[in-house]
Amino acid sequence: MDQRRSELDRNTGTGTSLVTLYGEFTVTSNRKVRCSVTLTERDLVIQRLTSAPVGRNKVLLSLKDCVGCRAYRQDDNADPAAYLAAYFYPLKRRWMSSGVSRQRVEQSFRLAALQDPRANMEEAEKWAHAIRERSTRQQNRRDGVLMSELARPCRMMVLVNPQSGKGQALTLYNNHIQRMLNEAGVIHTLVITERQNHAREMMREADLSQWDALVIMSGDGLLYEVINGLLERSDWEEAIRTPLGILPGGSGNALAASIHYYSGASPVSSEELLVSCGFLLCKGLLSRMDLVSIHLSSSPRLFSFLSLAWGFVADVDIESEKYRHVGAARFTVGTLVRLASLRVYKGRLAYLPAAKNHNDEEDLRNNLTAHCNNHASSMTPAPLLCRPSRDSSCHNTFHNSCHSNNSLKVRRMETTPSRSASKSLPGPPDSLLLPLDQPLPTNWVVVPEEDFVLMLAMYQSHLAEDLLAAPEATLDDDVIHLFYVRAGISRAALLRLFLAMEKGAHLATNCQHLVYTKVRALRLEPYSPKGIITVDGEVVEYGPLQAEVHSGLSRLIAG
Ligand SMILES: Nc1ncnc2c1ncn2[C@@H]1O[C@H](COP(=O)(O)OP(=O)(O)OP(=O)(O)O)[C@@H](O)[C@H]1O
Repeated sequence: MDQRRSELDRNTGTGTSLVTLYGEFTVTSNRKVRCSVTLTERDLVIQRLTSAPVGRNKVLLSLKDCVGCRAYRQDDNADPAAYLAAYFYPLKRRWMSSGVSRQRVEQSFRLAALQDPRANMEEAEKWAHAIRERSTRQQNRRDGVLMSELARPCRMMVLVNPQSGKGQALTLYNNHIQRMLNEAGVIHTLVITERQNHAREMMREADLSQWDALVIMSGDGLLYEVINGLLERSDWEEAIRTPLGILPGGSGNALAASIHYYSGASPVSSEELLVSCGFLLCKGLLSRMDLVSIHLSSSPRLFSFLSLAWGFVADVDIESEKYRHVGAARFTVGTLVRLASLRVYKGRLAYLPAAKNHNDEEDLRNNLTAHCNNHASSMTPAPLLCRPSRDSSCHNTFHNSCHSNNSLKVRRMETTPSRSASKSLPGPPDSLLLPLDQPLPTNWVVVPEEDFVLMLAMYQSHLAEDLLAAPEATLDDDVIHLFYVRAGISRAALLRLFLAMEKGAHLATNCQHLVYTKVRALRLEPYSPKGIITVDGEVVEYGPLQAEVHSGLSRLIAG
């Protein structure tokens, strides 16, 4: 057998990876087919024991792609055999396409070396345990925590909005997710949302000790409800630490597309995106996710995980609702329709630039007071522009007003309605914002233009499944990726921008009207009396608003 092991190692290319278990079993579907099964630290290698050449009869599956493994007996008491089933979702080339996507592979074996059913079952359980343990060890953890280390077995509440997207979320759950979660040994309860705000109300009241994770299968709107519901609780600090999961069931599915993108896999859509996100959910790697608090002029503060939009993007998002039957393509259709009636949105936009590193940030905070009475332009960092040389002029026209009070900290404590309001409202306090009706702090940049085509603040990479708006974004980079397009852009140039955005190439188009900068907070004061502002794709009160990023406030099961 030793000779066979080393031969296998050579043949499989596992090289130095240690053979930890070896056995010879029959395959479950055909008892006449025997195979040798080798478990190394990294792979499961299955080789049919026939006289045919080795390559054709050998399967090598990486344990990185394994979501679970189980040992079981069949109902037949006369059968002493135990069974072993392992579930993999490796990346495979798509039929007739150059892309790859995760596709399900099940390997199951019959173990009947002994007459004693218990002994066979013990052997099968030993294998199942070893496969599960090694596939957990193969996770590329970076800074993440594994769900399996927090809770075992893991209990998830899966919230499905049956109306989301094309109205197929429940079917998609039945066809893919239920099975995947069972394969991963995740105990889950399906909750079907009945109406708008149902999830939000549930989150306010839920006994969260019952759940190790809350999974949303819908568009982004349902997650928005869940996050805001959690942050409305008096125990919000604990509640918002509940691990969240996202499965695409809507037509936009921006967060689902973002976590797929962060996993490094090539772009996919529809059911392939669902399988990818289901895989990431089963693997259970937990990461922190930034949230952004948003103050509106009269509505209570709310929290956002994805985007804030005004102008063209917000209009397209809302106007394209009527095309949701075409799925993700609704944004393309909506963009074309809106382009025909392209308009200018008037308003004032200002932001607090993100410090390039931690020391810069300390300096920014420490120097707020010292700089307050200076001319503001002297301390304003330049935004990252598509054409930096051309746009550097905008900082000369900076027109912030300054407070005479020389301690910003004291001023905030005394006068910030948002802060005093947030004392009574749950959720973390905002440390960068002054009240909306007060002038901006001096270290903010005011955009000199007042005519815009759009303003888009992103905190994750994707605006929709096929719109990679902020390619540099990561889950918890503590940054708002702010884009705006100045008025004067032609329809053709704007269309080119959105077409390029499908691949995240819009920043490379050298569009002189597009500005991109990373910020920690922003304020928007639309001048036009009517319009649309969206937060995570949901319409919010139209009027002045401001926003601040809260680093890693929530936790998301992502890759
Ligand atoms: N059973 C239901 N009937 C009607 N609306 C519901 C139901 N359950 C949830 N909702 C509401 O539907 C709204 C839209 O949900 P969501 O954004 O998740 O899906 P979607 O709009 O189809 O997705 P996308 O934004 O990607 O197009 C949410 O505000 C949610 O409150």
